[in-house]
Amino acid sequence: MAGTGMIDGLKNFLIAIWHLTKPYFNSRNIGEIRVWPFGTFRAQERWIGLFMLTTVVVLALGGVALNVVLSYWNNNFYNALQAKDEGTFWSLLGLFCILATVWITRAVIAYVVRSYLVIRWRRVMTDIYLDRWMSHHAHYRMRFLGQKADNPDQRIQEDIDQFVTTTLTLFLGLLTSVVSLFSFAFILWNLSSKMTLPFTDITIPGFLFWVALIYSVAGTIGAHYFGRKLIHLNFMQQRYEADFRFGMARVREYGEQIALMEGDQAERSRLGRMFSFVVQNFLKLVGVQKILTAFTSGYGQAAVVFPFLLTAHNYFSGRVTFGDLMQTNQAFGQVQDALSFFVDAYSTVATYKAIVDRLTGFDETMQRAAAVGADTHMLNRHEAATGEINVDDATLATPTGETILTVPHLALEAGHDTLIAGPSGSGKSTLFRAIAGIWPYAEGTLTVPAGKSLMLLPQQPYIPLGTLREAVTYPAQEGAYDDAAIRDALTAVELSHLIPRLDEAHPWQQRLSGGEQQRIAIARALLARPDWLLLDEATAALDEKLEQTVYKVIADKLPNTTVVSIGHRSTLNALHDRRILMERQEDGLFSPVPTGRPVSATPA
Ligand SMILES: Nc1ncnc2c1ncn2[C@@H]1O[C@H](COP(=O)(O)OP(=O)(O)OP(=O)(O)O)[C@@H](O)[C@H]1O
Repeated sequence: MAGTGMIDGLKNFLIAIWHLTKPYFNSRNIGEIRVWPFGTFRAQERWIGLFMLTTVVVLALGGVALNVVLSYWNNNFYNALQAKDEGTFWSLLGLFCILATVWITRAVIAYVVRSYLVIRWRRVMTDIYLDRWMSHHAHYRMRFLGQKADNPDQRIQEDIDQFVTTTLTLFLGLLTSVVSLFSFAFILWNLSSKMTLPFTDITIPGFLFWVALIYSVAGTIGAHYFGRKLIHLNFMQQRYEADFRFGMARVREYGEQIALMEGDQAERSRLGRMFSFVVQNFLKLVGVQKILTAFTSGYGQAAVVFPFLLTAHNYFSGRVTFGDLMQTNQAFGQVQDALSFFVDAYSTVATYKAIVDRLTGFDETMQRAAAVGADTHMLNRHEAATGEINVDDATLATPTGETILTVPHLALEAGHDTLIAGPSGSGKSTLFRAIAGIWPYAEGTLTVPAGKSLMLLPQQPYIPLGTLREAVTYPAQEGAYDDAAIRDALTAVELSHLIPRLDEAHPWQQRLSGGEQQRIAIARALLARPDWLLLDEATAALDEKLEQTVYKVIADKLPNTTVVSIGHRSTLNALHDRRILMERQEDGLFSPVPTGRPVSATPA
């Protein structure tokens, strides 16, 4: 049973590796490659990748071949020493210089080709992951889908890099080990024919090979036994490190709020706690690694003397030459190296397994996140020729399934600016998210006017990294608006003092006041000219006078835009034609109820 489980586990692991590897070696993107001295070629990335991989494999196998040649060189060299044959000694040294030059050239070319392959592969994989993360709002929806995709930034930046590098290391290591094993096993087998078992006259065909085989298999089993806990511990180590980093990144981002709340000590102890998980897990890792290191280095040291134990008697009794003795020693080392590939690579394989698991988990979560949009959890969206946005028979819930509000019927009419008011927590923002098509825990129907655009501005606008110009025009591509339009929009929202700084790149989110950030968002709307503009307390940080100015600017500059606002201030009443109130119903749930024309309040 356990054996079947292990085989299944290995099979699933290999399938997971294949799924992660496939996209690069199937990539049809056109790429360029410069092959010195032949020039530059263009081809599909998959062919370039295969060409580079083949080159790296050939060079790795060339390394094994050179090792075999050196093994015979060893034999001759030590025989020449024993025979005090100076002529042969010098010519063998000359040959060594040639072999060494070939070795060095091979090593340098292999390094360069392999590094280029790594970065090309990583680039294609990163592109694919970034695309997936950014499509279907997967980056947003993933937050609803649990723990499997913690720290997506780390998956994309670090895990892909490690996956590519380690896949190559392990693949080439395994390949050269197998080839090396066969080559040197052959040599050991031949050398065995001249020898007897130590201190006896008994001959066993290929006994050196058999001993090397048993020795290495025992080593591999031992390494698995002592190191198997490393896989999980490495996985957890990466997670704790990433959580700790993320915790600090939040402090950096919310430094001001934390300082104002005097929350420094609270943050300090939270970060301390997060780091203590890093330390605790690290110590567990050390505990396991310590035993594994004791085992693998003891095993490696024993391998130094072991072949001499087998061959010394044959040498002293004159059955084999000094060269044979040394060649046996070297060949035994190579076979043992090759067979104990997993002994040496155990912790690498353990880390690799953790990387593959994380990337696979991330992949699955991204797919599920993308699928959320396609299934019935979203409002059932229809386009109609009417000028209204309608929500019918809808229920909006939290990710854990508790109903937030029900909407038997809600009509937002084009050309009539509407204010939605109601108690905090009654689901106003959630209703907006559902209308904007991003809330995945909804049932019911949403009807929107065909071909009309909608823009939603939240209370806390997102200001991207980069220049102020990028912040104002977000998310349009660079050059979408001319300078005059951008200047006009900024002037309209009373931010003309920022015009000279349009091309300065700063962390603007931290520099601009809350009200300035909200006005940047309004300027975006003025540029984008949506048919529907949903303002979710998007002017709450402005004083009432400025708020009125902003609403007037929207009315003047965007006469064809219908504004729907969420807000608590009574002064907003005068700025809208209609009002909808979130009211608690008999069943205890909130529902939006039209209350007709808002009662105008006198602006302060
Ligand atoms: N991601 C989420 N996970 C769990 N519950 C959520 C989530 N988002 C919203 N809720 C819950 O849904 C309810 C409605 O939230 P919503 O933000 O829509 O209220 P609101 O009327 O806009 O409140 P406010 O006026 O305070 O902004 C709240 O009880 C909130 O806790």
